[in-house]
Amino acid sequence: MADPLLQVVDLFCERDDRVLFDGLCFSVFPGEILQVEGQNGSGKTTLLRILSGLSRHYEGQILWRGEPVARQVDAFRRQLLYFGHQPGVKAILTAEENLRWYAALDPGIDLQQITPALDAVGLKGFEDIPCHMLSAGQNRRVNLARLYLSRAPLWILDEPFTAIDKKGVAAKEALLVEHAARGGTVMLTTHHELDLSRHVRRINLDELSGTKCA
Ligand SMILES: Nc1ncnc2c1ncn2[C@@H]1O[C@H](COP(=O)(O)OP(=O)(O)OP(=O)(O)O)[C@@H](O)[C@H]1O
Repeated sequence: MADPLLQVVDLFCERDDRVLFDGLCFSVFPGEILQVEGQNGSGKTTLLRILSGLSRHYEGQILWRGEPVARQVDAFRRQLLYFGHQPGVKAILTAEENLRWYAALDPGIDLQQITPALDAVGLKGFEDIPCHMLSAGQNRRVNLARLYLSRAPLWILDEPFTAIDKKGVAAKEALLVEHAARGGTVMLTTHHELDLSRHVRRINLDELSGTKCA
């Protein structure tokens, strides 16, 4: 088996005097889609935010390609696409302007792919409309278009299918499977029943927490 891309070693997190997880250990490998499960409030979002470098409320180690993330923060961020709960788009900008803004942060992105990406998420004809005039699902689709542009190997996606209709979910599931087939890695949470179940490995925070690393 290939070396792990990401390793979580004895992770501990407490919020408001409540331990969310303790001794959390798992690894994620290239080509994997890993679904983080657990009941509401078990800490799925918290975990994904920690792994994305957005929260420091933890103890323990996170390794990226065998080295502590803390020692390679910038390099790690360049390898990561994070998709959080918020729509992640600027309301005043159009769909196309949002993607141009996103592309400006990553010189590896091909600007020629912006129009095809918007087409792929079903926003053909909506490219020039400010996002505050789009629906909730359309705003999520603008954000999801980043998946078609990103060259990052690690995608961390928190509830990526919220407010997306059935057809949109199917297209996005296919995209995740393609990313994994190319050797990319996906970590996601979702309360949706996934059609891509056979491609997914699951970890459950309620079960994993409290088990120390071997
Ligand atoms: N910024 C914060 N400050 C204090 N407590 C927080 C903060 N963010 C989350 N928590 C607490 O941490 C716990 C875990 O929240 P989290 O959002 O990670 O759960 P989750 O598993 O993603 O839940 P859900 O399935 O409902 O989305 C909750 O009890 C929440 O109240």
